[in-house]
Amino acid sequence: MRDGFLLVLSGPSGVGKGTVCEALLDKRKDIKYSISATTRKKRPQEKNGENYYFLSLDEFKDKIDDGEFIEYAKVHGNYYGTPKSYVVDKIAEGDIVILEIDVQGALQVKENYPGAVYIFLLPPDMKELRSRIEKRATEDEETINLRMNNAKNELSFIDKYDYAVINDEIEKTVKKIECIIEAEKLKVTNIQGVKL
Ligand SMILES: Nc1nc2c(ncn2[C@@H]2O[C@H](COP(=O)(O)OP(=O)(O)O)[C@@H](O)[C@H]2O)c(=O)[nH]1
Ligand SMILES: Nc1ncnc2c1ncn2[C@@H]1O[C@H](COP(=O)(O)OP(=O)(O)O)[C@@H](O)[C@H]1O
Repeated sequence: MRDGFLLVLSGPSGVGKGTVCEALLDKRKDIKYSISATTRKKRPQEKNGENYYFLSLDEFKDKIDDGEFIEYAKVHGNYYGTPKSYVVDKIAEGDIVILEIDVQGALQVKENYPGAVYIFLLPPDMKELRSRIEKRATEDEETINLRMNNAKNELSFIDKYDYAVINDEIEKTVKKIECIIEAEKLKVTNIQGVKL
């Protein structure tokens, strides 16, 4: 069967990436979440080392120089990056590792990690997207507007992804992503050591 692989999940701010990841992780032991590093300010309910590794700009730049990220990008004015060691270890152990990253990061992964699976999460419509960001109540009006503007640009990269999933109801979304995982495991190009 297929070894571990990377599952890249992107989508505009507020579409539900974090919520979907949490539900997937609760349901399946073979999925691991890659905790990113960021220079963004911690939200009150967030925990360092759980949601993100919150770093200063200098700390982040040192890690770039030391080659510690498999990809990094500036998103909505802050730096975000995926630490390399965790991802490499977990894939070697046969796990599926979710990277919840933006489109710029996804394109970098594509260059260096063939075999990753790319899923773009979509909102039912843009009005619902805004209402989800507002309901989460973690951003001020200016940040929400910046994220809504960036959403349009991010959506224009959808053709770089393998799958597009509309996040209407959370349970349905999780089921669809599990179906994608099962299909990916069965791809002929990924089957190893089949004995008949
Ligand atoms: N390239 C890259 N993007 C990331 C990484 N971690 C998070 N992001 C993206 O950064 C954006 C902002 O994330 P965040 O500040 O948590 O806001 P949210 O999307 O509203 O939850 C989202 O598009 C994330 O997918 C990372 O390690 N690398
Ligand atoms: N399918 C859904 N239907 C309704 N609300 C949702 C759904 N998925 C997520 N949400 C809500 O939308 C808000 C943004 O979700 P979140 O997971 O933080 O998005 P992201 O990580 O993409 O920025 C949260 O308040 C969350 O509870």
